[in-house]
Amino acid sequence: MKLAFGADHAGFELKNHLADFARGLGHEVLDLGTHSSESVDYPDFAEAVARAVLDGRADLGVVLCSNGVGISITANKVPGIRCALCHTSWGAARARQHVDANVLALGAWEIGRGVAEDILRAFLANEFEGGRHERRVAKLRDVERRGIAAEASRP
Ligand SMILES: O=C(CO)[C@H](O)[C@H](O)COP(=O)(O)O
Repeated sequence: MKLAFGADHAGFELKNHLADFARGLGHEVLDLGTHSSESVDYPDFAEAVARAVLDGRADLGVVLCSNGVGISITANKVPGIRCALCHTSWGAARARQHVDANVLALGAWEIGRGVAEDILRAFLANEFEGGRHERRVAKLRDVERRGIAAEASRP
């Protein structure tokens, strides 16, 4: 698979580690930064990864900040993105199986490298199950569409 990675300064080191880990699993990596530990703003990297997923440069995205919260919230502001902030491999598997999550978010200062690898492996190894989850993801998309429409009609 083609994977887009993005992180702020807090997620920089774990992002690099996971990018290498993903390459080792045979995936192609698009590293959208950040490329140093200098302080940066997580929304810039969340949006870059989201755009890469939506325009097909990547199949899935991985984003990291200190707790994964800011970068996951930002990614989820981009219509079409379903970003899952995961702390366990079980949660990551469910995020793919049930929610068809297309971006994984991790809290780089909350989990160690081993747990992060397990979470990423589970995220990549699982697929959307469809069935009853199709209906729910369709409703999720409806909520998104109504939000865009409401925003557009705001004076
Ligand atoms: O986790 C984050 C947002 O959810 C960011 O990594 C965090 O806010 C960055 O903070 P600082 O500029 O103090 O390093």
